[in-house]
Amino acid sequence: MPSENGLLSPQERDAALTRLDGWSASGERDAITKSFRFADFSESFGFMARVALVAEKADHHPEWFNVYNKVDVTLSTHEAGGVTHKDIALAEAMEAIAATV
Ligand SMILES: C[C@H](O)[C@H](O)[C@H]1CNC2=NC(N)=NC(=O)C2=N1
Repeated sequence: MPSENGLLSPQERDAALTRLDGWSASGERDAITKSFRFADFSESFGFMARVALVAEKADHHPEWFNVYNKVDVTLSTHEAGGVTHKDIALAEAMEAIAATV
């Protein structure tokens, strides 16, 4: 049964992760993470700029850390206290954007 706040069960989260290349469950809290690598800073920032537009439209925002060609991303739904379908949807959007960078 889906929980009221939209939290995915660990089983639901792991099933979604099997369809997301390079994503894994955070070892630190109920969140999903991926470290993206690009050719250089310009590609990293282009990726981040495009993701930012999607995130703002969805009112669902990533935690991320960028150095040069690396963008480390952590997704969780703060209001729910863990991973929800919003995080899976944003991860899928990031995959689609990264594929075209
Ligand atoms: C007030 C505003 O809608 C909320 O704080 C939104 C904004 N962006 C958000 N982003 C994420 N990742 N989790 C949230 O719970 C969240 N809540």
